[in-house]
Amino acid sequence: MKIGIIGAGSIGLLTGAYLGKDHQVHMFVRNQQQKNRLEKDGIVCDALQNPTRVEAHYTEEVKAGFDLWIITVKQHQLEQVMNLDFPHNVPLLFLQNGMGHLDMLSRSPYTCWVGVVEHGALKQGHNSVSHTGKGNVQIARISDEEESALPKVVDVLHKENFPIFLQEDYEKMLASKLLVNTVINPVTALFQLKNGSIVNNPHIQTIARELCREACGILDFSFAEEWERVKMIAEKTALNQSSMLKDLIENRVTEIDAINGYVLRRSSDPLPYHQFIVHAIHAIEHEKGVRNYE
Ligand SMILES: NC(=O)C1=CN([C@@H]2O[C@H](COP(=O)(O)OP(=O)(O)OC[C@H]3O[C@@H](n4cnc5c(N)ncnc54)[C@H](OP(=O)(O)O)[C@@H]3O)[C@@H](O)[C@H]2O)C=CC1
Ligand SMILES: CC(C)(CO)C(=O)C(=O)O
Repeated sequence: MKIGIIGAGSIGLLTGAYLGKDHQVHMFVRNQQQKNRLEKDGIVCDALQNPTRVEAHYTEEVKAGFDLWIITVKQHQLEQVMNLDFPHNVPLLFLQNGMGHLDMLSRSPYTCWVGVVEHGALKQGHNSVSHTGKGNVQIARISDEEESALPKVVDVLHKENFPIFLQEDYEKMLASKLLVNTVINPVTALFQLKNGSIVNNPHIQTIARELCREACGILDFSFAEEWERVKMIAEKTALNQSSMLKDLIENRVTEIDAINGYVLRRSSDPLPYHQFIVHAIHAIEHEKGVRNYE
């Protein structure tokens, strides 16, 4: 397949590195140095033996001739990407955490698919990425499509070392990942601690449990089951820095509005733990001077 990837950050580089072994991958970026580096040296991923050859372009050069577009920018960067002139007959696959993008995608004229990424990835340089946690990618369509190409695309893209699965229920798929992110991400970002703090520090655990309880009420999940799942993931990823903590450490705006903010927007009742944590993360972003969305 000929695949265009918009956004060569951690997930864009990881996806490009794996898919580029079997497909023709073109990375679309907004930085000249990154474009040159990708063209010259390909993508270097620490879990793969050789660099993956890719082509690189500026984002504005989006054009016809591709079979699939994969969008790997952060939630708050999506609006700009949606203004690009994608051909209308080619599916766009969105790989973002959170559910804040669903409204925008349902209004768009394109065939949109959404995915959740259960890998850990960390961009190390313009063309290099560390595969910090091996998992999978799950993809679902968000609207009825006559003769959807999705099952075939999943089949063609799936690889043993980069598994890709089809899901039928996009809301459940995204909500299930969102729930974990509403708990682990803001708490670890606020206290500047690794994911294990959710299970190791009883005071942090109390805050995390209440966030989980509030989110389960809104997302219609069983609190007892989901709290066990959140703790299990925190234990499994105990030594990881959550993506929200990484954003703050690297002085970037976080995805708090698309994660906990989304839960708040869906609720007609006050959610005190969510309200507090959203203000707390905004306050840190404000102090860092990064709360000016692109
Ligand atoms: N990293 C991880 O382990 C995981 C991430 N996710 C989710 O995946 C999504 C992407 O995350 P991640 O890869 O970590 O984020 P990054 O910030 O590493 O990457 C986003 C990239 O998008 C680029 N970008 C933004 N706007 C544009 C534009 N208009 N044109 C071209 N490029 C653009 C940025 O470019 P520039 O460098 O120029 O700013 C940046 O390189 C997020 O929703 C995240 O929550 C999900 C699971 C795991
Ligand atoms: C599951 C978790 C919390 C792993 O760090 C994650 O998805 C993230 O950091 O965004």
